[in-house]
Amino acid sequence: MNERMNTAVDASPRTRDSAQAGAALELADVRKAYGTREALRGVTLKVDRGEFVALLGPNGAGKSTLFQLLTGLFNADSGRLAVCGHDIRKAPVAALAHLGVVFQQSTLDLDLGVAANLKFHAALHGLGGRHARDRVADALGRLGLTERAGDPVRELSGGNRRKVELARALVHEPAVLLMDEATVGLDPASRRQLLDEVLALRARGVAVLWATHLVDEAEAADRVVVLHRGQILAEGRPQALADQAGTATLADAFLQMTGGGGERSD
Ligand SMILES: Nc1ncnc2c1ncn2[C@@H]1O[C@H](COP(=O)(O)OP(=O)(O)OP(=O)(O)O)[C@@H](O)[C@H]1O
Repeated sequence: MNERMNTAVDASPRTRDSAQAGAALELADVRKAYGTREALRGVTLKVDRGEFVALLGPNGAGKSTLFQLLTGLFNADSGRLAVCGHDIRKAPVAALAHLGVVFQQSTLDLDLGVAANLKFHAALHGLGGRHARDRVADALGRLGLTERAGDPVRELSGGNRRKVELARALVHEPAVLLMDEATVGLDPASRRQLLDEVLALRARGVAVLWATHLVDEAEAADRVVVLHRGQILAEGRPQALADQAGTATLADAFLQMTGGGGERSD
């Protein structure tokens, strides 16, 4: 039985301590099993400030499980997870304050306006009044959504809805952004646009962990971490991984490493 954690978030700037040294995101020997099925088998991983890391894995690799642990939804069976030096288990409020997340499935309220969705999120992070309004306006402006601020989310295209989710994830100015298969269902142009928006966050020092099973998205990363059946098989710059595997492309290296398949049948 998984022990539920306290995920209440008080992410006001008061709790911000970005002067913390060390990695923005750090996992050490993280393990998680569902019954006898081992979803994560000793994952160790670091993401630095301003670094974009692609977590590349086929179906069933353990990407979503990793994100569930990082967002405090479940506890790891063992190992350590920390955000800006804050242990997720021991200091969940401080850790989550530094985290922005875009989940695979949309979590927007379709009947609320675009800005209202963001304001609700800001309030959850302890932001209110003018400060919240400014942050919301800033986040929407950055993603070119100012004109749509008053529109119900339901009226937006799939691509713009994803942008709203990204804007929402950035409202409290997190140091770490988690993107869990965030481009699923988007057309190629919208996919590229979202990826470019997130790549641009590096210039602001945001650390990004971008989970995907799409090799072309991983090719844009500073570093690629290949996750397969709960273990990291390789990590490095996209071309370095291909060189290491003796293949022409990252796609070929990925196929060679994972055998083209993901899920175990056990
Ligand atoms: N709640 C659960 N109960 C039992 N097994 C689970 C549960 N969630 C995930 N698993 C199993 O854990 C392993 C890792 O799954 P996970 O969803 O984390 O992988 P993933 O990389 O996100 O895959 P996908 O890309 O298909 O979403 C798989 O074998 C999956 O079947």
